[in-house]
Amino acid sequence: MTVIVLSGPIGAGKSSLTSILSDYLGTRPFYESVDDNPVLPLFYADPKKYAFLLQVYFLNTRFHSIKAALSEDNNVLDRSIYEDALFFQMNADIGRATSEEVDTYYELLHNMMGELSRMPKKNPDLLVHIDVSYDTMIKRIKKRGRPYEQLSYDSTLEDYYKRLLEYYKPWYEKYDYSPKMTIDGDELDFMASEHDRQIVLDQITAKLKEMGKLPEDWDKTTDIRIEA
Ligand SMILES: Nc1ncnc2c1ncn2[C@@H]1O[C@H](COP(=O)(O)OP(=O)(O)OP(=O)(O)O)[C@@H](O)[C@H]1O
Ligand SMILES: Nc1nc(=O)c2ncn([C@H]3C[C@H](O)[C@@H](CO)O3)c2[nH]1
Repeated sequence: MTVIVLSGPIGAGKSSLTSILSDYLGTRPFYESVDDNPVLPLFYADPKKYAFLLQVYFLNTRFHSIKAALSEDNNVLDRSIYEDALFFQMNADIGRATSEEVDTYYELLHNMMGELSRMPKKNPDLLVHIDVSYDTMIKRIKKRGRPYEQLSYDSTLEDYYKRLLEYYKPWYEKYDYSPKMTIDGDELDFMASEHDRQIVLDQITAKLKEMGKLPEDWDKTTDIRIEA
């Protein structure tokens, strides 16, 4: 039984890989709240006003998801609570939160992490990080087409996305809640290429086997077809 959390910048392919991986392993996916998120469009329209509210919204949904995932112990999560502070800290660093909001946020996060540390299963089993360059990130954001994420929507988005990428390297190096691994999201087109999809799945299952989370002879031969 495994809990896998995915991480990576906007448009890296986390939702897509969550779907592929949960199908492959026969586990339950948890998706980030995007289309049903009432605060996200408000945030992109006025980031300074809504950064704190959006973060509390995401933190709350991520807390629910990780608690359920750790209880069920058979899940894949598309972005998790472990990545939450990366976003908020970055927004705070560019002046989108007051010091009171920052203090309140970290107290809330600390309380929530304390709750998790008292659960029978305290941590995920594996973090799968999808690494992408700025160019790939922008290509995917365009392909997906959410209006408020497009560079043409707001001239400051280019700087926001570049800055976000810079925060991921130290975040990944510091992450120590579970074993971790990186997928090369620039090279491996796991949406369009079946060959690349199998490489990604092989990399993840090899890691799970190495950790003793899958039997050595585990072999899934099901044909997986994912809508791009
Ligand atoms: N490896 C890939 N190769 C080609 N296209 C991809 C790949 N991964 C994702 N895509 C496409 O890029 C877009 C973004 O993917 P997805 O929604 O999975 O990203 P995400 O990491 O979940 O984004 P977000 O952080 O915004 O939630 C989608 O249109 C998807 O089909
Ligand atoms: N400010 C902020 N904090 C978060 O924790 C966070 N998580 C995701 N997002 C934004 C990125 C994509 O546009 C969209 C989908 O990932 O939502 C966030 N924005």
